[in-house]
Amino acid sequence: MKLIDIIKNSKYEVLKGNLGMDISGIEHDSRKVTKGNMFIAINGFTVDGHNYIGEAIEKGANCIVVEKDVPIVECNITVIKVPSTTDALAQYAAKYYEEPSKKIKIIGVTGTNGKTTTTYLLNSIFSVNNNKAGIIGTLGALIDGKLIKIANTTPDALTIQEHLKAMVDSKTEYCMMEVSSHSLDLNRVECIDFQVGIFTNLTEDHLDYHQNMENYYHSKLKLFYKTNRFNIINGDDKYGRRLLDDIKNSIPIITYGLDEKWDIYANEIRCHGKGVDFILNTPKGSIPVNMKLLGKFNVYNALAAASCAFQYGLDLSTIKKGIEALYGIKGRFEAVPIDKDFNVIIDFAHTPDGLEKVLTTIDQFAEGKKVVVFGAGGNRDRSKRPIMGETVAKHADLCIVTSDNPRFEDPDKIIEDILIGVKRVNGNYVAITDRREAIEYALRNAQPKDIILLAGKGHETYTIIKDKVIPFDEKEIVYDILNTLEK
Ligand SMILES: CC(=O)N[C@H]1[C@@H](OP(=O)(O)OP(=O)(O)OC[C@H]2O[C@@H](n3ccc(=O)[nH]c3=O)[C@H](O)[C@@H]2O)O[C@H](CO)[C@@H](O)[C@@H]1O[C@H](C)C(=O)N[C@@H](C)C(=O)N[C@H](CCC(=O)O)C(=O)O
Ligand SMILES: Nc1ncnc2c1ncn2[C@@H]1O[C@H](COP(=O)(O)OP(=O)(O)OP(=O)(O)O)[C@@H](O)[C@H]1O
Ligand SMILES: N[C@H](CCC[C@H](N)C(=O)O)C(=O)O
Ligand SMILES: [Mg+2]
Repeated sequence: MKLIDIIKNSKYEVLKGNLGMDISGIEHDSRKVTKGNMFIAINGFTVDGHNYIGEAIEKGANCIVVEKDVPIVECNITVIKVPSTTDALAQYAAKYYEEPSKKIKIIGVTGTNGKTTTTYLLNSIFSVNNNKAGIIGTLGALIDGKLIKIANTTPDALTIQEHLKAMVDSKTEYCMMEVSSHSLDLNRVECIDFQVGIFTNLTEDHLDYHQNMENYYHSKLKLFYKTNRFNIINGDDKYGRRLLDDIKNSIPIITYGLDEKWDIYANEIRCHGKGVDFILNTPKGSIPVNMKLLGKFNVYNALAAASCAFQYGLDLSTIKKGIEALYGIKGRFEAVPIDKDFNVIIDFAHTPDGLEKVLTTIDQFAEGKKVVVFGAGGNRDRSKRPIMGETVAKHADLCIVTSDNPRFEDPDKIIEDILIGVKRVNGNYVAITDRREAIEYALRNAQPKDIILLAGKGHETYTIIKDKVIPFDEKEIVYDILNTLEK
């Protein structure tokens, strides 16, 4: 594509070179630059991309986009200065990939918990309706049925546009995108035409980044001004109700919850060991649903997905079939198949509310002891740690407090933070820093009918220690330990 076609209609100043050249691709990471690329220098949290311009040029970049004055002497290089390279990345990527978000129905899902689950429920509903759908989120980018790894729940603007383009090329009709508060705050989702915004809930998390719930809430609010068709809000959530007051635009808002005052609601809820039965009520009638996902909290996720599908005009029986067709999501309340008289469940709960919801669900059918192996991520919200400890200690017979992606923090210090909460309610605990040893302790001491919950890592098959990503597949580890114990 011609450089001028990428940058026209944006604010820029040409510091050097001409605009007639062809651009073979856009990059913000010098390590990935290839011949003829435009390199956009981003000043990040760790390093400044402006320091990697030399490397980008060596690798063949012919156009450099900056927001600072950086001397560039090399010949045949065009240098463009813009007010914000982060914004330019979003704008130029959208242009380069031919504005894919205008050619696909994009549904943004935001909230502290339930985003991934809601996107997969919607995927199942669209699939029953024979609509091709894709996903961008925590589990990766699901494009044309293939799951591609991505670094973040909501990746950088360039990656999003690239994936949207691939979805358009594969004739995908809908894209469900998890929209994290970080992405809204860091302008990763600029230049994307969202048709729909879904709000699941807002509870304590990410306060390392946002500092307080107010800032966190205001980041989430931004999504509902980016949408052009309708917004869907959980009316039972305190912050959801606040959104109902705060969102001031002309598109319809559909509310959902467990109260009949909401547009879409569930009642006659019956939770059991194989799922949840409920009646789905809409302005166009009601239908019984036998959901296979466990826990009352998943009724909320189902309602979020159902509200969206309903507003798109899908009929109730399709919505019902779609919800019922989803048997599980990797690392979300996933029972590990083992031939034992106790149960092991892997779940991604890594917030106080997520833990509360999962443990309340376990309380409903647990016959033996509840043992929870959990930690908290390093270089992440510290204030949630004692609350997580207290929440688990209130439900569990034994808390096995351990590590969960310590990153650059001392894992024992993180454990101490969690134990403040555990001790506050006189919880029964052991602290075992090494997560594999912690799991082994749980398995070795398991009694008939016990439920062992491995919380926090869910689908993750790695552990992050400093900047190293080390293989750590909890399911494999469970099998491995059980094999060793049997010998
Ligand atoms: C705090 C944060 O969000 N950081 C994100 C940010 O990293 P950063 O600012 O540190 O980037 P940097 O390393 O300083 O690099 C700056 C620039 O120099 C470039 N560079 C860097 C090195 C080099 O050799 N050459 C080069 O050109 C980089 O490509 C980049 O453009 O930009 C990176 C690239 O886009 C992201 O991967 C990274 O996410 C990190 C991994 C992260 O952990 N983010 C978390 C906090 C996050 O975003 N989480 C949310 C919420 C999750 C949820 O609750 O679901 C998410 O959406 O994932
Ligand atoms: N509606 C909900 N309310 C509270 N907790 C939930 C809800 N849905 C799921 N959870 C809990 O949160 C965990 C993560 O669920 P899910 O992956 O759907 O959320 P997410 O919002 O995508 O999380 P992340 O921010 O990490 O991407 C689940 O494993 C479960 O423990
Ligand atoms: N997307 C979340 C996942 C956290 C999962 C947990 N395993 C951790 O590392 O804290 C985050 O980046 O905060
Ligand atoms: Mg997610």
